[in-house]
Amino acid sequence: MTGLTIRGLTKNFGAVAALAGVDLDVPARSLTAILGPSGCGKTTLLRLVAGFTTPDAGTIRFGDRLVSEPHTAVPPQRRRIGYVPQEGALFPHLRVADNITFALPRAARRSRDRLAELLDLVELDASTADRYPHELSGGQQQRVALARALAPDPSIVLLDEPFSSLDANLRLSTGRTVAQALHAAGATAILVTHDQDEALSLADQVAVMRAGHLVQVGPPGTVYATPADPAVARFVGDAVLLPAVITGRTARCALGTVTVRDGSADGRAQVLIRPEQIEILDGGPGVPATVGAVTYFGHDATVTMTLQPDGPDITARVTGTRTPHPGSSVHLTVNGPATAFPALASTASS
Ligand SMILES: Nc1ncnc2c1ncn2[C@@H]1O[C@H](COP(=O)(O)OP(=O)(O)OP(=O)(O)O)[C@@H](O)[C@H]1O
Repeated sequence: MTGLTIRGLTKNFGAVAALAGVDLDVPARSLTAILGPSGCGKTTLLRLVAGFTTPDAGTIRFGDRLVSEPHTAVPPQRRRIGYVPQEGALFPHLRVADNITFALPRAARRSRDRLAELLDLVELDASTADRYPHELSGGQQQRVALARALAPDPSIVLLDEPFSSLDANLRLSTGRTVAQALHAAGATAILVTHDQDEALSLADQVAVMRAGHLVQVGPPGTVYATPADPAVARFVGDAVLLPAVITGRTARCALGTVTVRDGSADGRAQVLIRPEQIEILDGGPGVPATVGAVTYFGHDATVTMTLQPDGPDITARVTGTRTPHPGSSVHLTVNGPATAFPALASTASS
């Protein structure tokens, strides 16, 4: 498999700038998630890589091979793309085996070895080969769709919100199986999603898209811990954002004196603290607060508290076995460093 290099990719639909100069490198044999809200340009990017449409400006290379620029475009069928759409991609009148081997040359279609290898790769039992799509669960159907996409050994695999029709549990387990199968096959893949949990848990690299721009590209842990700006911070997870004053490696804010990451500039700022960084203590050091709402999710819980004496409200995340009682008095401390952003205009001048 080859890597993918995108430079200055631009696509307008009338007055709408669907893509406004996108640069992206997808290393060979890795999975990149394009994460962004509805209408930000994710599908347009995928369609350009597939060759279903041509760019107004910019280039797309598969390895060293230029496949797309405004006046030259390799047609989709000659790009060796594997494509996994949202749902309903399987031929309902063909058995699983025939769906998977559909795009293979006739001789290869008869080989049960390749079929067995592909079923094994997507963790489907060999007995599913003779079933029809309607005899499979939604998650199994999506794994068949991936096996079909991988069958001809494509250069790049494109996955367009492939888990969005599955319920939460199935989404997670199918996502994991699909990511493992892509790694095992050594595939270079792009996964389009608006689901941050999916992007963070499955991808090697997350590319956050907003209004036709990629605003941050990096490993999941980096994007979560050090988002490019407050909007990315909120998009990839729950965020506590507080006005602060930074001096050296510490910031003073409503949650007391907290450590900030290296390189944060002195002066007024906004700090990002993730809810799981906030520790709730019965007493002792820390900022006093009164517990308000507790929302229990089983594995964990969120606790909204009002800092004393006069706010603001802060939401922390704790394990489901350690939830405080609403109305109780607690003290809060912050574990690990906060990430600093420039101060909001109103706090900068105050
Ligand atoms: N063929 C088209 N004609 C006109 N406008 C289009 C066309 N395709 C996309 N757009 C517009 O371009 C922008 C980006 O659309 P795109 O489908 O790429 O977004 P998206 O991030 O994939 O959204 P979603 O998650 O809802 O699928 C949107 O404003 C959309 O309305």
